[in-house]
Amino acid sequence: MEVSVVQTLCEAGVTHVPSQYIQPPQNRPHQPPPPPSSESLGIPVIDLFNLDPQHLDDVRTKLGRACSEWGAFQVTNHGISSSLMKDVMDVGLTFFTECSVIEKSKYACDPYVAASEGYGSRMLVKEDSILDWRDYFDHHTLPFYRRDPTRWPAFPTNYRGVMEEYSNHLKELAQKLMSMMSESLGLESSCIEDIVGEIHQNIAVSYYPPCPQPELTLGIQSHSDIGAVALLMQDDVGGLEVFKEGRWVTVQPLSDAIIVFVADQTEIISNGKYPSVIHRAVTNSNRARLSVSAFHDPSKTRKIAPAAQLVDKDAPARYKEAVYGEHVSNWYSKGPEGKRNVIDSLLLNHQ
Ligand SMILES: O=C(O)CCC(=O)C(=O)O
Ligand SMILES: [Fe+2]
Repeated sequence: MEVSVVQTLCEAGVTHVPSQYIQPPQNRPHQPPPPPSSESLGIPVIDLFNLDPQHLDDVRTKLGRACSEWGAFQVTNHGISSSLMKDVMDVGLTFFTECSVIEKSKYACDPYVAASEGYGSRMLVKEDSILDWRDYFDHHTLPFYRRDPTRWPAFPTNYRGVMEEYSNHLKELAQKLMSMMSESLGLESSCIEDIVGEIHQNIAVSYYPPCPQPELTLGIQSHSDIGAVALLMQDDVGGLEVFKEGRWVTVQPLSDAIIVFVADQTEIISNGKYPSVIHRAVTNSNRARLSVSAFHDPSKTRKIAPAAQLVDKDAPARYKEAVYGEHVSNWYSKGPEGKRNVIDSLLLNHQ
């Protein structure tokens, strides 16, 4: 079976994008880009100094400020080796560019099941949703009982090993970031992770083929990530944007950096102090782009609520407790629509 993917359109040489990919005017990217502002400097870049204890106080302060002001930042000297990062990008690119669509389709995910594992293009289960100009491979990587590398690409031959190694290292980085986020909120270092419970990690390799009409499309529509913390690396093409104070700000590619996104469950746990960041990717007509996102999430049965230590009569809970799996299924059936559909439905109306 050949699945319906963007790469097929691209290889067929379409000069006009099919109507399902055309965004409504209010969602289209800016052409030309917005005028420069202080924000165009981009999201904060935080040197983690390989978590050297000497720098920890300073790092924690910067991280707390980045979480509350942006919900996103890039980290350098994070402990993931540049050779491993390069290997992950290389195996991902090799799979997308050197295997035929028919070969890749052997790994097709189920387009009607939310976040199913494998190769695909349609993110939302909803039939009438506007499609992203993106193909992807979603891997279920952690806990170990979810991980079955035989379901991942067999070519290139080091694909599975590289992805497993990356998964293990990124979980450790996500845990360190969660503990620093907890501390920067004045909580015990284990607080966020204790509420999240056993980390469920998915890794998505996204491939954005060149698009003949980038002014009409999005590589990935505006959304916030729904789990706890997402870690992303992108190649040097650029296209990722975060939404801040009414405008879209480009996340400049920075070699060897990892982008950290505060996701919805951290917004809830922090009782709104660390809002999840709305982001999207724009397309371009010249170069294909590759990114690798690693999502660190609670299990579907986990109940998530604001940390008790952040709630009192002066600062009442701003979100209802909710089972994470319901959040996930609402997201995939209703669509992200900014954040309104899902996370805003959990908001409690305090003055
Ligand atoms: O490709 C990107 O830069 C963004 C990907 C993303 O936001 C996601 O996978 O959730
Ligand atoms: Fe995302």
